Amino acid sequence: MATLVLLRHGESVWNAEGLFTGWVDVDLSAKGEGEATNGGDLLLDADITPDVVHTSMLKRAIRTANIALDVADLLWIPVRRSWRLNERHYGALQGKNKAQTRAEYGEDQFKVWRRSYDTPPPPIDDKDPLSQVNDLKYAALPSELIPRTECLADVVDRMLPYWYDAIVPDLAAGRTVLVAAHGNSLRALVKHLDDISDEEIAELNIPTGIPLVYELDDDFAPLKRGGAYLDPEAAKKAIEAVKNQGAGSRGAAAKPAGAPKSAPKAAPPAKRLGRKAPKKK
Ligand SMILES: O=C(O)[C@@H](CO)OP(=O)(O)O
Repeated sequence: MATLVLLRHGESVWNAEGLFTGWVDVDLSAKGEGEATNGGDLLLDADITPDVVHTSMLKRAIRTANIALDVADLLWIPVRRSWRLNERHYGALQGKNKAQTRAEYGEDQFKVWRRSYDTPPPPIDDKDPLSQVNDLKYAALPSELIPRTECLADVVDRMLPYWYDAIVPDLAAGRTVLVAAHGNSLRALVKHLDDISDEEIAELNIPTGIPLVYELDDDFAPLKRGGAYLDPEAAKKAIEAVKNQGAGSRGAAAKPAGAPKSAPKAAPPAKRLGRKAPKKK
């Protein structure tokens, strides 16, 4: 038996502003830092002691893990990070307001881009300031591996090698594993663990900052489908809030769904959102 703890990062600044985020490296909001602290408290209260932590390359997940582990006095445990745990790349939607996108393209298109299993949003241009092709974090990755857009099926494909090659060996060694990642990369992992169909996964949402604990059998399959949130009541409410993102007042006047050729341009970020890789000589 092995214990796996999944933790979605606390609320980010762009979650708070209702923007599609994807691979854009935005920080936690003050509320998100509080959620991460609460996540650490929940681990302590449940007497769960991770032996190792795996995070994405994005600071909202890294900082959530650090804050939660600090609360649990476990900052010292080994850490591994991988781009394979990153949030789904949201393509040309990165930086767009969710409610505005829903109003502009209609509920159906919005849902397809946000939650369909195999339809990615339009790709982001490499020259777009919100593209990650020149981000120092991914300088060691061949350019063709850096996504320009992704659907959830793409995330499953790039996440699973990390699950099998890095996380499962830790579980097999008897370690309690904490994975600090993102709404959609964790949806991809939960889809795999719980064997959820391509249709059903559209309805599954993961709340920020509430640890989700899976006890796994010797084949790394869950003893209980869906695992257990450490604060089930709070999780229920927060799941509903994630589901309803983009349904604000600005989303009310939806145009009929069409097949737009490209998504609207993003406003350039106010703050630097990723150190650039030096130009190759
Ligand atoms: O914007 C994003 O990157 C994700 C997670 O915050 O949003 P959504 O829940 O709409 O997939």
